[in-house]
Amino acid sequence: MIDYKNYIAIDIGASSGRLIYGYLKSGKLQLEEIHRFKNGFHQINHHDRWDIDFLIREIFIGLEKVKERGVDECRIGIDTWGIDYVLIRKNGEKIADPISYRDKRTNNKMQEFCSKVSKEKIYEKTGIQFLDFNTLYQLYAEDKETLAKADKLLFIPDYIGYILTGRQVTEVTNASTTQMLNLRKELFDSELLEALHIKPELFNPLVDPGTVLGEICEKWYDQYDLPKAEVITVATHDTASAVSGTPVLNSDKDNWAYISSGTWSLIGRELKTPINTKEAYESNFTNEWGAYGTYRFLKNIMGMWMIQEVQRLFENGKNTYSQIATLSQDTPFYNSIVDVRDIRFTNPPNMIEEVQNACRETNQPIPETLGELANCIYSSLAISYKEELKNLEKLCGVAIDELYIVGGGSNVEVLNQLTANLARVKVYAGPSEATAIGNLIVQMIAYKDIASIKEARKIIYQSFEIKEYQPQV
Ligand SMILES: Nc1ncnc2c1ncn2[C@@H]1O[C@H](COP(=O)(O)OP(=O)(O)O)[C@@H](O)[C@H]1O
Ligand SMILES: C[C@H](O)[C@H](O)[C@@H](O)C(=O)COP(=O)(O)O
Ligand SMILES: [Mg+2]
Repeated sequence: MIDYKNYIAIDIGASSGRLIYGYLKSGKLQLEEIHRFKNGFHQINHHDRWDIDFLIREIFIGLEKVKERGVDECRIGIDTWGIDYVLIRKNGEKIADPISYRDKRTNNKMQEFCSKVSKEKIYEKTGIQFLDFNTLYQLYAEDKETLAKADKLLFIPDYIGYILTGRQVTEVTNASTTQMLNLRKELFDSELLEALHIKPELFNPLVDPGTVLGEICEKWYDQYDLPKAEVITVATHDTASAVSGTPVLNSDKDNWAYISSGTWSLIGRELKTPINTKEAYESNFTNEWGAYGTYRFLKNIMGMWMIQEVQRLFENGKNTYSQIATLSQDTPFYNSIVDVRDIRFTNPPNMIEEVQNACRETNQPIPETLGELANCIYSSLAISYKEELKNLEKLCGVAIDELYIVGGGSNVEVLNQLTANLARVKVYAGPSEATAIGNLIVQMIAYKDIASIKEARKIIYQSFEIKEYQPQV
């Protein structure tokens, strides 16, 4: 009998992965970080690829630590970044390591594909924003020989669930990030598949969050000392989990928005029905699917990726993110501004030079020190947040005065205050691990330890420190 009270969230973002042990105690959600590891892509066989075998090994190492912690039985949910996939042969083995969405292979492919199926038509069908690395364009760019060998395509969290349990599914929140799911038919759109010359059978059946995959395969217990565990799908797109884990007390009100602030800043609202109007298309907002039949009406902003790259390049990465945030305050904000939605920042050879070039091209002061670079990026992020909040209000016909910032970026206090001041909204910052928390609460709702998402968000609000920032003059 598996103990229904122990839950493990496996949350793997673009920059880091973590196993978080969660349980309810005296009405509060308790978290223990059991294992954390770095994530990132590397050039292998001419492409930027994720080391999926490394991630799987880290997951097993983490699960052994769960057992060492004294958790002999538990439930497990997996969430990761979206879009990317693993192709597997008929015998179930992967053909190659997954290629990162930041790889150059999709350069100009979106334009090529959209000459076959217009952007307007794609947006009318899917309601998904145009990012040149969407799965739709990755598959258009995919090596034809590789595709011919493929029996199934598994998105990253589905692939990890398959490795653990042997069961193959396609969870819908992550599938929606592909720009291939038809909003109305709730299936992979046949016309888009035809344009890709891809058979529908390449994909496994669509399932909702809360679908039990099964127990960890016996074979893994021969190699690792693991807890007895059952794996269940959650909102397996990490941003969908982050939104589920957002501590909004009254989600029925329409005055609130969120920013999932991690490697990316995803700014948006939780809707009951999608908005794929001409205006939404022109503003390039997306309708990714959320948990419980909701839609994540949001836009991607480059986010802390830019800070991560500057940190990596500056003085061989010796500065912590906390130190960088402090250094950023040494000079006045808004001295130099770049457009953090510009694709030039998606994966430049050198982010420091890219930011400096963007400032040079616009005759602005050139940021040189780590503090000046961070200042420029934080200032630019705050401006983009303000601008996209205004777009959100216009497209949704609402007035937003509450902004929930969750994820690692919610630790940047100066950015939280800049955002409150510029956007004239009250900012609620935290929890930093909202993605893992959203992962856990969907499991707990599935097993009826929590009655609903509304109750879950109340528990989250009461369980973690949520810092508030009022707009200052
Ligand atoms: N204490 C901190 N001070 C400043 N920034 C922080 C802090 N902790 C995390 N961050 C920021 O959050 C980012 C990581 O957020 P996270 O949600 O963990 O990302 P992901 O899930 O994409 O791996 C880092 O790149 C960093 O910029
Ligand atoms: C590019 C996609 O939008 C990507 O999946 C993004 O939504 C994402 O994964 C954000 O999660 P991070 O934790 O990596 O910021
Ligand atoms: Mg994340």
